[in-house]
Amino acid sequence: MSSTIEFRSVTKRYPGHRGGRRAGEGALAVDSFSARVAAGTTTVLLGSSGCGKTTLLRMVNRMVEPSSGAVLVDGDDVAASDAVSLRRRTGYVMQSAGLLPHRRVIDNITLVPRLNGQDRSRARDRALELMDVLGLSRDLSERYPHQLSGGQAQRVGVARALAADPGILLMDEPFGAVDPLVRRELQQELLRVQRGLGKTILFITHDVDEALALGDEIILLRQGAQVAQRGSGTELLTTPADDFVVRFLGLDDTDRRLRLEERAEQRVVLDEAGRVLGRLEPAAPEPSRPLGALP
Ligand SMILES: Nc1ncnc2c1ncn2[C@@H]1O[C@H](COP(=O)(O)OP(=O)(O)OP(=O)(O)O)[C@@H](O)[C@H]1O
Repeated sequence: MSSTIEFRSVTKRYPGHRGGRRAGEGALAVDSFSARVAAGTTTVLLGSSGCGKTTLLRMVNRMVEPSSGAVLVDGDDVAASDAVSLRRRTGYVMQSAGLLPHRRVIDNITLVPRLNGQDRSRARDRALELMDVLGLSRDLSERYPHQLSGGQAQRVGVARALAADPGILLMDEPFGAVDPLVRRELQQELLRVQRGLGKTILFITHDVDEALALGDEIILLRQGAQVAQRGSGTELLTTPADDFVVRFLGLDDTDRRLRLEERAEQRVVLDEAGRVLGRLEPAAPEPSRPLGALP
């Protein structure tokens, strides 16, 4: 199950907010942003700090209400839906993992399914299976969040977000706080999981390499959530819209100098030293794991 998301000319003006591109007018965190996110795809909102990424993401589950415009999920205006049930149907992963500190890992993962009325043993079976899928040893299920590494905590955060089988997964810089090696591992894990599940993922990052690695589509934003360019990683790299895009992607950086190469039917992005930074076309899907089909 996956959902479409549509932003229809959404604008957000926070009370007292002074940043943004129209400082003289009281400033908008998000200024008339429109986009349609196709079901089952990963769309990355890429942009520097304060450009409005989190504000956009939180409009989807009504943690932020737009000042004007609308967000539609599967064609329905989220403003008309009950916020609590909407949030239970929408997975959300934050940079800090956001686990409940006094609950064991297993209880963190089963939290939303239990709130939705699922019985304990079914919720537990599904949680353990999700732990397998995310490369978490089942031994960790009885631990408390403070007994996990940063990477493990993020994996638990993703498992928890997936536990209620949501149509949408909102991910706000989920891998920003872990070291680069673990970050790559988590990205690979997410790609693998996504090939099996086909969720609609809205993923925030300010990291170009992460966006190229994960995004079927990338929306590069300027301040006020103004779209600088939108397209696949290949499109952004090969036909950057303007100097801002060139600079943001580091295409003018002689130390970085990204290039594309065909390898094993995938287009991969390499840096100057030949390190693979990410893929640009999805690999052939693996046989789907029947996660959504647990009895
Ligand atoms: N609750 C709030 N009250 C007032 N201003 C806010 C509030 N939340 C965000 N802003 C402002 O709105 C703008 C957009 O913030 P937002 O958090 O959406 O950006 P972001 O792109 O996610 O940034 P970051 O990458 O740093 O998290 C910023 O200028 C921020 O200061």
